[in-house]
Amino acid sequence: MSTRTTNFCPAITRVIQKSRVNKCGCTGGYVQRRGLVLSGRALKDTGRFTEEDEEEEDEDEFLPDAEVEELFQAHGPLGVGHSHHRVFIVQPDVKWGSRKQHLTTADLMVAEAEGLINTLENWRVVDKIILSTKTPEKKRIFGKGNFQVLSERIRQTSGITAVFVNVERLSPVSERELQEAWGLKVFDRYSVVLHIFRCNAKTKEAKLQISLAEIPLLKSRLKNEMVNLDQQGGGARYIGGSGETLYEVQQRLLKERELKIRSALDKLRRKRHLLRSQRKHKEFPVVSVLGYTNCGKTTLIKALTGDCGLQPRNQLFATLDVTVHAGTLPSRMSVLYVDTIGFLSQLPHLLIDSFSATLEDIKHSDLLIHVRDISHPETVNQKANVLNVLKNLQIPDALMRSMVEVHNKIDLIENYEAPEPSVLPVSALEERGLTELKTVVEEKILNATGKHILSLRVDLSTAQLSWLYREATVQDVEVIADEGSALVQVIISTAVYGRYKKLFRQNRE
Ligand SMILES: Nc1nc2c(ncn2[C@@H]2O[C@H](COP(=O)(O)OP(=O)(O)OP(=O)(O)O)[C@@H](O)[C@H]2O)c(=O)[nH]1
Ligand SMILES: [Mg+2]
Repeated sequence: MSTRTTNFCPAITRVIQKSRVNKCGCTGGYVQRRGLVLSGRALKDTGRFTEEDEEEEDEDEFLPDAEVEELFQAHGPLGVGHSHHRVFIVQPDVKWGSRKQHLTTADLMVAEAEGLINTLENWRVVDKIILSTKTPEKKRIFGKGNFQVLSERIRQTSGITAVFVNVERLSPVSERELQEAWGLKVFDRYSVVLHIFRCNAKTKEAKLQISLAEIPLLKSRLKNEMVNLDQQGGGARYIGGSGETLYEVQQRLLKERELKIRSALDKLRRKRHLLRSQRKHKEFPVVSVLGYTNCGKTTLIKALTGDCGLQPRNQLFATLDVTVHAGTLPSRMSVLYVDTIGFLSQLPHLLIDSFSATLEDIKHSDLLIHVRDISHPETVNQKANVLNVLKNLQIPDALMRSMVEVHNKIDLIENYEAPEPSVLPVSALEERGLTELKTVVEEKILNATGKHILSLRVDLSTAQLSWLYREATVQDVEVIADEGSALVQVIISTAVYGRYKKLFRQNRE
């Protein structure tokens, strides 16, 4: 029996080819089973401390790079040949009904769509159009008249290679119909954002999360291609005595691939969990810095920590990997800032789901900093979006209540004044407002962790000082020469201080 060659999208073709080479290859032992051994690496003197750094230490225990690379490279949803595009943007404008966007306008959405396209190297926007529709859920999105107007405009614009329809997700049928109607590649928000993620992913976890987010896209595209093939009279053939049709083989392989990625991600998450408890054990308070994409999170962390390794970029989704950076607060307390992936309105749910582990870390922080680009025309909408995502993440109430709101990029607004005292105006780029921010962060951290900064007079002839070094965080020791004592500044929890008083029966602050 023949296995006929059909024009599947390249990613799916590679799945099929792989099945022919090694039908059972997907359950192979790429995950080593020696368990996780984490070294007790202390906070580095350089102040830099990233999870990727730690990964290097137990590389072999874990996932070989080549395996992750293979999972990542093989199945891009856009297939090959997307290194350059000249894009026409189509913005459906729903003026009423439940699908109307209340917090934004079509103009602002087009601006964001342009931002997304311009983020991609060698992709350029050629032209754009806003067209009203009452039926965005229809296959062709627009009514007959507007669809004709649109098709005509696309036909007359020279040099277009792709059309970006700025909706969350096009159904595979819509995508195919539009492609056929215009003779051009058609993208939706899901595929463009995924492509940006692909280009920016660096760590294993980000790559695996992206590969996972691509699976539903591959599945539905495959289904659509099969329906198409059936209509031509050939989809349900069995492959060489296997008892499986081509479609079943492909679905099985995708399922196996999904399991393989999930299992790899589980391993990485277990490791993340261990890192988290390690950090807690070392008593470094954790501050997660979050906000809409491009609001300046990385720049702010760089300014707060002086970490030269950080590279802010004027690009959407520049940061896809969680990195942790050490900084110091006014009382010299060490703190870890977590740089997170940026938020985007209407980010497809599947994409959020696959990145949820990255955002999971937020829940376990001692403090959240919400950075806003206050110069952005959509800043109010962006805030609403971030708060909405946080709500879905079920962040503990106390953590939400203590969240610090930072208004960044004030250098772009003349004489900016914060609307309320709780808001901190800063310019991460010009390093303005950082001292005030650090002071607030310290206050809130002490509050959240139930710790106090105390100045204790200790008798140097006893074990007091070494006890404090062991049980609390000693920040400063000033020896009083003639008295055989010292003034010691410590960060100490109420419970530990209680034990200290009981042990040494002294309480001179
Ligand atoms: N004028 C001005 N530009 C800033 C400021 N802070 C950040 N930027 C610029 O904003 C752009 C984005 O900065 P990033 O720090 O990469 O933003 P991010 O929030 O980490 O972005 P993603 O990781 O992509 O979500 C860069 O071009 C920065 O130079 C600021 O205070 N003032
Ligand atoms: Mg960033």
